[in-house]
Amino acid sequence: MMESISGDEFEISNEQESTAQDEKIFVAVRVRPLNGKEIAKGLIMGKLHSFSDTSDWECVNTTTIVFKNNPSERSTYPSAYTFDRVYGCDSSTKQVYEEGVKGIALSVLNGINSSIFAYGQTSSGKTYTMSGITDYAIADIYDYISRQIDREFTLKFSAIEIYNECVRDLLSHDGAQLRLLDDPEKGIVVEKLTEANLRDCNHLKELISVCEAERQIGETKLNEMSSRSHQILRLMVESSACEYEGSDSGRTLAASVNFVDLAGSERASQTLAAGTRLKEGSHINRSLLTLGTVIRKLSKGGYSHIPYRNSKLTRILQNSLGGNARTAIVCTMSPAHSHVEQSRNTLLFASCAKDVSTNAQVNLVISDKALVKQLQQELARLANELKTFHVSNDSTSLIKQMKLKLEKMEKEIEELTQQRDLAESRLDHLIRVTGTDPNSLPWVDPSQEITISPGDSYNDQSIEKTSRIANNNIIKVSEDSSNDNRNIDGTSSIGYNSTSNSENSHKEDQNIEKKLCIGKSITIKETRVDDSYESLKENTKDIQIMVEQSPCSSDSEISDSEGICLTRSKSCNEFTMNASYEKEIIAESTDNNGPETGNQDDYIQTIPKSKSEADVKTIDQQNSGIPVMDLDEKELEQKINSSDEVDVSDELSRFDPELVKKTVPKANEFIEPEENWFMAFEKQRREIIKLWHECNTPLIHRTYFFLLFKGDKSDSVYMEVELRRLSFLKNAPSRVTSARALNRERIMLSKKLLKKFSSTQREILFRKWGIPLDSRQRRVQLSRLVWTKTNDIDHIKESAEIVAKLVGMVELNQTPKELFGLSFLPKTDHFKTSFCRGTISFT
Ligand SMILES: Nc1ncnc2c1ncn2[C@@H]1O[C@H](COP(=O)(O)OP(=O)(O)OP(=O)(O)O)[C@@H](O)[C@H]1O
Repeated sequence: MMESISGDEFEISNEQESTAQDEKIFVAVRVRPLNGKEIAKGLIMGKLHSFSDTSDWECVNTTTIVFKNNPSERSTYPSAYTFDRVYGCDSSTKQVYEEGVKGIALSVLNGINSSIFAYGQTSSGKTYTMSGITDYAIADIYDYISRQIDREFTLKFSAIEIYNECVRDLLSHDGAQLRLLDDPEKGIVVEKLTEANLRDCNHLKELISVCEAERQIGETKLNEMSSRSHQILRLMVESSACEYEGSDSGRTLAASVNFVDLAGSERASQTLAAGTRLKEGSHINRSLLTLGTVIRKLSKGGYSHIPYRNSKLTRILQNSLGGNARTAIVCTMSPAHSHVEQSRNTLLFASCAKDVSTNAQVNLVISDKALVKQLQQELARLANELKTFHVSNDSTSLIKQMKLKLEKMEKEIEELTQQRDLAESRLDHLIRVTGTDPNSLPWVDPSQEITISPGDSYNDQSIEKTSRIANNNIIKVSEDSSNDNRNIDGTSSIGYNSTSNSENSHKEDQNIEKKLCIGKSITIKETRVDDSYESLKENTKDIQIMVEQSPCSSDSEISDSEGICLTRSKSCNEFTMNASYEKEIIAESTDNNGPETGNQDDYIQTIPKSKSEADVKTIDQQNSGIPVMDLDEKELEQKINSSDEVDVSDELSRFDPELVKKTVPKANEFIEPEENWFMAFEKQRREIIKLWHECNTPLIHRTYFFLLFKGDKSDSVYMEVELRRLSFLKNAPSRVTSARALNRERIMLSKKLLKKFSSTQREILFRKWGIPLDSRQRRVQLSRLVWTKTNDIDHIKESAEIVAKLVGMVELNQTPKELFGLSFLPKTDHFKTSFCRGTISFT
């Protein structure tokens, strides 16, 4: 729970936070007084009509504004509009700030991002209102900070303007256009933006004056000092508890508050803008139109596409509008009759904004939580891999293979842990901000939660838990006899005998016999004193691989004379029997297809006989971290196709209820095998994972696919595409090799070609062709000429001859096109231009 920050004058309570989840954007409307011109106009009109005609709007109470004139228009437009607050002509900016905006602006002190906007037509009072609000907020923030003795604050300030769709740093004088970047953590960030470290309140005010001076301002008919750009001032506040005795050990709060003064919408007919002003006006209107569309779509809710990317403004404000920030919008308007249409538009915008809730935050939480879960699963998978090496028959390469694999996994785990931690911290923050109850979120399945602590990713209990099942996939190694336990049959053994972090009750099941069948079976028992990753690594260094042969005849074994032979130890059997397991599945290692079938992704799972809650719970705990789909295919198929009373949905439900809905038929419904998407999906999923390993697919790419791995049938096309892509990639190395050979051949030919000619000949030629005289570049260019003609080795020689002919016959009066019979364009600009213009001649 966030700590409450309270001061004498204000208090940001937990109550405010807890309502954040369903909080709407705070929308206020402020009507400015008629200005001199409008009054004058009114007076002129007043002679004809009445003075009051110039003021069309009236704030009837603190929340409602009504249109009071022109009955004929009432029929098509609403006459009354209600908002969180409305402020009439006589209200002060202080009032606007105090009654609503203040609470949101000062959220920043509680570590909650916030944004305050001013929106309205040109000359309606946006800058007037925003500058006042900014001043009051800054004063309050510094006042609050000065009274905190137990927290240290660091404040930073940055400022940008968006002028004609270009982002500029208002604290930098170079006027350079800045780029917007998508940061997975921070959202949209402005590249190379100055962030000034603030000394005190006066320093901040100084910088704000600099921004005012830097901002694009121009004169229009409606406003002598019209802002021609959108301005965003950002104040970043970071605080942590001071470290002194008895202090709350320094929780850091960091957030920022944006003060956004938008440029005003305008009509060229009213502003009489031309030239630069007109161009500015059209950019302003266009970006405000996008802002309006975004607000309208957000107000409708649902999952329709929100066109944030259609303007720089909406991209930058994305988080404030639909993300993780508290937001207040002050819509300013003129009461003058001459601006009635613009005022109506402003009120319509405000009405839409009123309906925009911060539900989007929950969506963010959902996606983040999903990401964390996926990363956890991936972590668990990697942890399993640590103990389930796929072993080739070549025992001498085993250790190398293991070491490499371990190193790779170590890196992957580290990377994943970092990613997960980042996602988790972001999620925590979002949950905190939105006040979302994590348990109420749809993805949360406590039985599948994995508790892998950061920095301890390969040595903790959770990994032990998940790896326990995977231990059935056996490393086929023998070992130095000094290091082992001898089995009764005299074969060497290395046992998994974890004594490090695991509970005593877990020890037994980690004692696993491992067997390798190479022609004949080899029984190896592995005794590992320390189950940690480090020790496993250590062991792999010391173990000397020896393959012993023994008949593969034990009852407890499921073996194959050609493939990998896997068995469970007695202790393991005992464990599973105690857990009332119906069957121990030895995955595909029993398949006759040889070692390939026993790949590392073939996790082994057990299915409980009893469906009592206790048993299911036990299994869930055991299976935590095993990817959701890792049911044994054959067993599942049997169950689905069998006509007995086995309720498959019951078995599946502990994995993924959504999936069960999709894959398991209603009672007595017959499943066509070919319609069994689940089976097909699971097969594809395994295939993809296998190919990922083979193609060394980067982890970041793999993580995108976890969403697909939920098993949604509509994702099948993506699965297929990925499969095809990977299959192609798998063969890519050979293509690359042949392409390289081809290139080498081409370069050699080019070199040879060059040697044939005298230096004078070459120079004439190169000058004519615009080929650089620098030797390296020249070679490249000439090679390129050869390449344009040739696509394979066989054609190179032929092509080289043509080039040679060309080079040798400088008097030849032919265009390159005629010579080569194709329209190649070497990339030298000069050559390209000359060629296109037909000015190259060889005479
Ligand atoms: N509530 C108010 N009370 C008194 N004067 C005001 C009020 N609001 C605005 N004004 C005056 O109206 C004029 C225009 O205001 P301002 O420049 O803030 O408008 P704007 O909406 O920012 O216009 P633009 O979009 O063209 O920049 C200024 O001279 C300002 O002092």
